Amino acid sequence: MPALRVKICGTTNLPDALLSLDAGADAIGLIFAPISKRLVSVETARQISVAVGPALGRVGVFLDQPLSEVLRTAERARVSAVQIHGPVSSLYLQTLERYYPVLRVVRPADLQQFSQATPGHTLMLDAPTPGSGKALDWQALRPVFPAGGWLAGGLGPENVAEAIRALHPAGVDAVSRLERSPGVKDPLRVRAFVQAARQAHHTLEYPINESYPQ
Ligand SMILES: O=C(O)c1ccccc1NCC(=O)[C@H](O)[C@H](O)COP(=O)(O)O
Repeated sequence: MPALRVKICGTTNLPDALLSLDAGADAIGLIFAPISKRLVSVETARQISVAVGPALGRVGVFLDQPLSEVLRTAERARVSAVQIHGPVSSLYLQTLERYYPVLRVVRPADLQQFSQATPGHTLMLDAPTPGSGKALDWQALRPVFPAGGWLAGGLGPENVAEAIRALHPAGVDAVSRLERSPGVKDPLRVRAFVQAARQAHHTLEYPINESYPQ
């Protein structure tokens, strides 16, 4: 069975990065979108990246930002992948994919434009407003959820198992429901989230449908 990837988004400081690592997460999200309440500076992100080293993936998160800014920030912050929100051109994505693995965020309403993830380009389904803690309708998504896709949107320790059982995502991502306040993690909830996700994944029987990648 393919391993489940667990990403803890909105990390703004080193202790929280180390918490995610210790909790068993695969990756953290470092948000560089200026509108975010979890904005991290490039310098802090770089210090986190260097400190955690290869043990933890660092995903640079961007929203409606020019390609040149994404590439420059990603390089300076030493991220290992990038996550792209908002409408971007194919050329933008193709260029980015030459440098970094890309998590391409899509909203349910836009899903019909994207059939499935491609190598170096993984789809992540999220609520229309990122970081809002709003859950998606997992049952409605069952027939259209992309093979190999990741899931975000209102996930937390209480509901991640149900979401995994409904959609068999390849990865899960969360922020709002794992915080004490924006940008500050709640250690118990981070640990409970990773544990609940891993447990639910272990009890799944694959394949959910014929389209899951082998
Ligand atoms: O979380 C933010 O503040 C944010 C702002 C701008 C762009 C992206 C942002 N978050 C990206 C994430 O990966 C979140 O984890 C994802 O949207 C799920 O958030 P939540 O529903 O709060 O768990």
